[in-house]
Amino acid sequence: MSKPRCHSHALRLSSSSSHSRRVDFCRSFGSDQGTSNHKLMAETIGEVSSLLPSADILLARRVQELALNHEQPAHLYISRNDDDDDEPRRDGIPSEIPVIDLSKASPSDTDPSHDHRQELHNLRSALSEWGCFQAIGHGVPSSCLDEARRVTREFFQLPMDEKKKVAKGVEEMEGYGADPVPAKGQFLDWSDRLYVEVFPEHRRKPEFWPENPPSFRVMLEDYMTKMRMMTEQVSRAMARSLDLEDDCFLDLFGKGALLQGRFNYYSPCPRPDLILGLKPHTDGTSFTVIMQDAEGLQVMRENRWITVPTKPDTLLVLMGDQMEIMSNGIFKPPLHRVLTHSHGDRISIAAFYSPEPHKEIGPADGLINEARPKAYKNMKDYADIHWGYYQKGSRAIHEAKV
Ligand SMILES: O=C(O)CCC(=O)C(=O)O
Ligand SMILES: [Fe+2]
Repeated sequence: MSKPRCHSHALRLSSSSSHSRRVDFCRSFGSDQGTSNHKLMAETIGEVSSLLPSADILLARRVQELALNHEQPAHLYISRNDDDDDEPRRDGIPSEIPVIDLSKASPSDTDPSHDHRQELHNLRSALSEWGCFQAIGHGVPSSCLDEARRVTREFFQLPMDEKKKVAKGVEEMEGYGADPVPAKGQFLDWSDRLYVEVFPEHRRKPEFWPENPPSFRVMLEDYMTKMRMMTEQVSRAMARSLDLEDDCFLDLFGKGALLQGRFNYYSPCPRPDLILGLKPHTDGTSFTVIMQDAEGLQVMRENRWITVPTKPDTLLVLMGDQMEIMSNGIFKPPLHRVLTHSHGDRISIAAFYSPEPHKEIGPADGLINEARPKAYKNMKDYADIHWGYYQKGSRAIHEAKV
């Protein structure tokens, strides 16, 4: 199988039964939350799992079809525990994802104003404490965001035969469908997606770019061009917030940095208490920009899941593992997941921004000193390593540590 590069990789955990999967799942993310109803259900499922359809069979069908036919979700979709939720709210722990005005944080002056310095300080704190922020002042016009939401929704509302014109093969990454079959015993996501490479242009595969709705390709080009401008703006602001040269990260990402689009569709789900739209994971990217049309995305902060609010002109910027490496551990990619809802569907668009394939990356020189020695190796193609671990259900970042 050709290895996909630099997309988001959900962490799914393999083991012999659903119950032990669940226990591993808790341990792996530092949670000691227990099991209850789910345990009973999962044990029952574990006992009969040899009789149940395997992941490759399940993945041959779209979740949207199951939902429209009101079918009961199969065992492998069950990944959530009803007491898998937030820890109780504790005083002094912030619960709102920081908002950063990129027009203020963006390097433009030679004589930085007080507002500019303050916003850079806020950016640095946001990325070291949360690993993400809600971006405003990003320069992407509302009309572009509205059009992207509208056309994406139109695509997913097309008849299945029409969507299947851009269908992927089971083991391929690009196209319409589900991610390739995960390792044995791993959970499946209650979502369908269209995944396409957009920049650099020579990587595009037009066979996966929908011709219907007729405005899809124009929207894709326009939206991702705006995303490219925004990722450069964010990269420069991040560098300046760390007192590095403005282009430091852009140079590390390389001229052939990748921008890939993932258009997610989360169908209504009969058991939101047991099933996730996307299981907890960190992205294998440098960073990811996410737009959503309804709530559902949550990021973990201090062992609590915090819901990302839906604000029409706000985009979530989320660090990926490769930014942890390049920032020498200052920026921390957050664990995130997507909930399902019993009523109503949800659309999101993730723009994955990653270093040029085969380019060596490592901590920026300016971030290595006596107080903070080099904590990550220089390495190439981290995304492939990330993918290998993802398929088996664990994080890869330890592979990068010195
Ligand atoms: O749907 C979302 O909001 C998040 C998507 C995501 O995390 C991903 O595609 O990696
Ligand atoms: Fe993600």
